[in-house]
Amino acid sequence: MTTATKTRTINVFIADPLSEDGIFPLRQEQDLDLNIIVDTGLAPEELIAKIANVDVLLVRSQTTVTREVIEAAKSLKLIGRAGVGVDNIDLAAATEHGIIVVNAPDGNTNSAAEHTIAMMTSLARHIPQAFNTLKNGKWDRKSFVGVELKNKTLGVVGFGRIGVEVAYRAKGQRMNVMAYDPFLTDERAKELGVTKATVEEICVAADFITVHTPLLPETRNLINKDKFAMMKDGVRIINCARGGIINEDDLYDAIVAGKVAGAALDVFVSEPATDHKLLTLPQVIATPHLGASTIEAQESVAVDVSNDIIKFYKTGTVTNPVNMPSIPKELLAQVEPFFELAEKLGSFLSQVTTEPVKEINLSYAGEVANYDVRPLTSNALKGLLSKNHGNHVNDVNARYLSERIGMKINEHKTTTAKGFTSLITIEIITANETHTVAGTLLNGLGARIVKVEDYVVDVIPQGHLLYIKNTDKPGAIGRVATKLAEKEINIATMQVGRAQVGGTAVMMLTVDNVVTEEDLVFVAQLENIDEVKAINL
Ligand SMILES: NC(=O)c1ccc[n+]([C@@H]2O[C@H](COP(=O)([O-])OP(=O)(O)OC[C@H]3O[C@@H](n4cnc5c(N)ncnc54)[C@H](O)[C@@H]3O)[C@@H](O)[C@H]2O)c1
Ligand SMILES: O=C(O)CC[C@@H](O)C(=O)O
Repeated sequence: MTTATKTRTINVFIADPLSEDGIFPLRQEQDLDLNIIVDTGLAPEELIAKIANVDVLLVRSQTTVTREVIEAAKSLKLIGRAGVGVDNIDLAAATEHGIIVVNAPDGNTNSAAEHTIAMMTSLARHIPQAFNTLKNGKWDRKSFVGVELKNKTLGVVGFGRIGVEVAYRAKGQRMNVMAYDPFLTDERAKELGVTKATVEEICVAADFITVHTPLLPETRNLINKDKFAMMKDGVRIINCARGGIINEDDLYDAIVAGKVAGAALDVFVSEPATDHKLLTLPQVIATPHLGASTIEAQESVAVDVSNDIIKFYKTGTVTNPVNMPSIPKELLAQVEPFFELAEKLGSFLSQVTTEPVKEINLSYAGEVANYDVRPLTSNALKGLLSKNHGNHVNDVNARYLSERIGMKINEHKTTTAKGFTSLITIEIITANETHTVAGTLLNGLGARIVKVEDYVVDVIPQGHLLYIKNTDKPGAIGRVATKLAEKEINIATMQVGRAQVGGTAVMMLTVDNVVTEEDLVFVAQLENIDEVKAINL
């Protein structure tokens, strides 16, 4: 990732209405030169026409960030989603283009949970319908007999941030709560006082069912006609998560058939949904995607994404990444010192082979093995791919690009680091070759390459290196030094290593100048020199 200072203008394009208080961190930022453009309600083609020089795109849920938008955005580095759901962003396209996507996962949890409870209560007591009747001058007390929530069973499908908050509040209404989430453990269910259940068990037992999953291929149509068939007659359905988790046609049929007594919907498959057949049913109450529409939530999500934009440009890291491994700050701090080493080892290997890498084995040994090493692997892959992809490869897309070219990536952890506190060893396998390099961080002394192939070395991974394989015979080192001197290439450091006397040996030289292809040929022609490679780190 990049870090920036005031020397460059960063164009931040706000495409959906955001809380002005929420973007205050951006407005008052002094160290970065932010050019904030607010231009909302654009049609896709209008956004495409304006996005070429945009560095940061900020959206809520109205703007759909399609592949076409991403491809037109030649300078785009970051997409900020002021909210949770990122189903309006083509994540695959963003990742492919190395664009980091961040969201604000916590800022609207309360508001969405409160809205869900408001919708459930309104549904149980027909509040919107009764209000409409009264507004139209009719005092009708017979048509709107409701049901109590107390002692009813609420089924919560998707027990993440909002699902849990809904459960807390429903328990306050003295409801029994059943919950399903693939990550819900028995202990957590017990701790929260809910009954862990499957979706089917919820369908069979619940009086009210509310969904709180993201919209994913696995959750699309999660509640469909088969599930409605299992439900109790008179069940009530709430969706304040995403349109499409509940199949809209099947819900319509289940209401018309009298199976479902009513539905409260904040979200629809296609929004805005002003002309939807579900809205023609008196049993359906709805709001226009208002779950997160509170002053508090809007300020909070906008502050969160604004802070992440600033953090990205100042430190190169973000707090809420969507298309990168999300690692808590404290844990990230443990692996950050190894980032550069991992990248340099990858870069080193990319320069010792000319063949495409089929497989990479990354071994993390010692202390580093206790950490989440995924970002280290990304950095190593970035280093490996940068020879061919230049600065198009970054932490976001390094793994994606590697997998796209069919590279097999294997990570291995072990506690024994052979005398080092931490050791990262990377092996690449091509059609005809295998190469290995290992590196460590020396306390107070920085990064070192400590092993190349089978040879022990001690080299600072920086600058111009010459990696020479020779036959271990007297004179080889002197001849190399003399030839380099002839070419006016100054040797800064030199390391030699060998596996056995008289066998193959290696020389690792750091030199002050770039070594040209022509110079390499001269060195390679020297007696007992088998192979010479210039490596720039
Ligand atoms: N209406 C609104 O304005 C509004 C506001 C905020 C969030 N949302 C939406 O609410 C939903 C929940 O948000 P959140 O912040 O709680 O997200 P979250 O990530 O904290 O929780 C989602 C949960 O769904 C679970 N899940 C994933 N696949 C599942 C499956 N197949 N079956 C059951 N559970 C599954 C996950 O394990 C996770 O625990 C999202 O769709 C989000 O976009 C809507
Ligand atoms: O932007 C909004 O108001 C909706 C946000 C909400 O759907 C979310 O997923 O966070």
